[in-house]
Amino acid sequence: MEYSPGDSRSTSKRKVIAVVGGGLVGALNACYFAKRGCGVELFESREDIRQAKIVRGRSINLALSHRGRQALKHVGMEEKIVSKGIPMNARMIHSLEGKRSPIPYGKKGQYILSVDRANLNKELLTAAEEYPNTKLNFGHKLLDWSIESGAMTFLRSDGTKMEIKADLIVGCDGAFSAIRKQFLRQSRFNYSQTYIPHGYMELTMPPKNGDFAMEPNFLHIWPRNSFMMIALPNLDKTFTCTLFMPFEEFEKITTGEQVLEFFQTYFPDSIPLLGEDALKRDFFRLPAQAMVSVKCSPYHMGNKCVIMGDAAHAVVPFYGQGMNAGFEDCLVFNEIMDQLNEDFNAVLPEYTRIRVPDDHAIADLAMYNYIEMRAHVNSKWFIFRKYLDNFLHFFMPNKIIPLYTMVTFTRTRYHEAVQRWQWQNKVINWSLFLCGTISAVGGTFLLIRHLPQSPSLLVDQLWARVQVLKGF
Ligand SMILES: Cc1cc2nc3c(=O)[nH]c(=O)nc-3n(C[C@H](O)[C@H](O)[C@H](O)COP(=O)(O)OP(=O)(O)OC[C@H]3O[C@@H](n4cnc5c(N)ncnc54)[C@H](O)[C@@H]3O)c2cc1C
Ligand SMILES: NC(=O)C1=CN([C@@H]2O[C@H](COP(=O)(O)OP(=O)(O)OC[C@H]3O[C@@H](n4cnc5c(N)ncnc54)[C@H](OP(=O)(O)O)[C@@H]3O)[C@@H](O)[C@H]2O)C=CC1
Ligand SMILES: Nc1ccccc1C(=O)C[C@H](N)C(=O)O
Repeated sequence: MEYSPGDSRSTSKRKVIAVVGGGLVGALNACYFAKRGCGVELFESREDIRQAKIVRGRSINLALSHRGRQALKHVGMEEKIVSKGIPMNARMIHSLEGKRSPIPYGKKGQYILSVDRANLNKELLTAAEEYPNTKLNFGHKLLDWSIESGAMTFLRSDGTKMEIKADLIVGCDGAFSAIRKQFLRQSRFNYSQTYIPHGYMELTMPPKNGDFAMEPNFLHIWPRNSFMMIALPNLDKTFTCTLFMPFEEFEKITTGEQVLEFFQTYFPDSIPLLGEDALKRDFFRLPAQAMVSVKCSPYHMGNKCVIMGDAAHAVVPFYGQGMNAGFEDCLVFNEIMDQLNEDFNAVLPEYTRIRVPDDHAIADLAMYNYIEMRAHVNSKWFIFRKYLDNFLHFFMPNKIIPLYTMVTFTRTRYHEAVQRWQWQNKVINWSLFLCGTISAVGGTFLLIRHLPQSPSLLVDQLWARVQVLKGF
């Protein structure tokens, strides 16, 4: 089967777009292309998750923030998704002693949203399907495609193969993208992939007396320096707890008793909330999952193919930005399509030029945020700097903007946010250094001015003052 001008989804004017992958980014992209009137064919290797009893896949819930929301807004999906999200206003830090202290994400009214991954994916697929010019093909796994001809070969769930051509192939087939494999054969394609030595495991915290077991409007963190556990709330009043830890530490835990011992040592306050029996059982339900960071460039091949979402930039999950960046990819591509009159010869290279530095920046920031979440939040200096940054932002909202605010609550380009953060840090650290130096010099000067001639006199004077104070 081949779609070409004359086919029901392709007229001489209408371009046919093949979106490969019906995950979060593929489904949203289908809406974007359909909205501009293109004929859209979406191919997803799995069966339709809207009919599936069990939905497999990574992470039960996700943090949705400004970039993702803006991208959803453009296709009229923001309100629908936000209404089913749970606002998280702050990090809630759980100390080893069980003390809980919040660290706000931004100003009052600024929050990230915990949303259900499966529901989001289903809603986006339904939204895409509502466009008459879109067709969703489930159970179609891309095996191969040809850069020369643009022909794609799919394996269908009934075991048959089929070949398809389109005006543009949009690879949204995730971190292990089959579309990207062809890019690797091209000269001057840069690619790097890093598996971090840490894995993750999800555990469910059930409701307590019919309500959330902990404060719902927070992203809970148990930071233990070299590893951490986090928890995000769900609409059914459960929390999804995720333990991030080096694989070698996971491997040391082999029995239920060891699980309890580990939790008693590091997360004692979570045991009554997770339940001892459930903990001993669920810890071994699935092995710890790997996390990979993929950077590549360019994101396009000629005027035929472009990759977006995790296929172009899988990032480690610690900034809660992977999906948000993938959604912003769709928005940025759409903006460039408008600017360059849908001319793929111009749009694709421009998309690569604009987007690569930003996606590479968020990949690095995501690595950094793991250290911030598991270790820095334990440091008094970090907390002081957080409050100082927020204070300065309050008085100089356009001059000093905290990094987290730029990344999470604005559409400042990721790479510009990093540059600005580095500049702000220099200014703030130098100002603190100068203030410290001036106070030290001033203090010494005052001391010298009031200093008696000999050190023994100073001791006498101090002693006299102590006696006066004692009298009180
Ligand atoms: C633990 C964890 C927590 C996370 N938390 C957050 C968060 O809080 N906020 C956030 O913004 N991001 C988060 N992310 C990142 C987010 O999950 C990804 O960035 C997002 O899923 C990327 O969407 P995607 O559509 O590009 O890829 P995917 O969601 O992986 O979808 C790819 C789709 O392509 C299909 N496919 C694959 N191969 C083929 C093929 N050959 N043929 C046809 N179809 C194919 C797959 O079946 C899948 O449906 C998290 C990630 C992890 C691992
Ligand atoms: N940024 C990150 O850290 C990400 C991590 N992952 C990790 O990847 C794993 C699978 O992800 P998920 O989509 O949820 O589930 P699946 O196992 O269902 O994988 C989906 C697709 O990715 C392919 N795939 C899975 N693992 C690998 C691998 N190691 N190498 C090459 N291809 C692979 C599968 O191909 P086939 O069907 O042919 O086996 C399948 O087409 C999880 O462990 C997850 O943690 C995934 C994406 C992002
Ligand atoms: N969704 C996540 C999944 C895994 C790890 C972190 C997150 C976060 O969202 C972290 C949040 N942005 C934070 O900085 O506190």
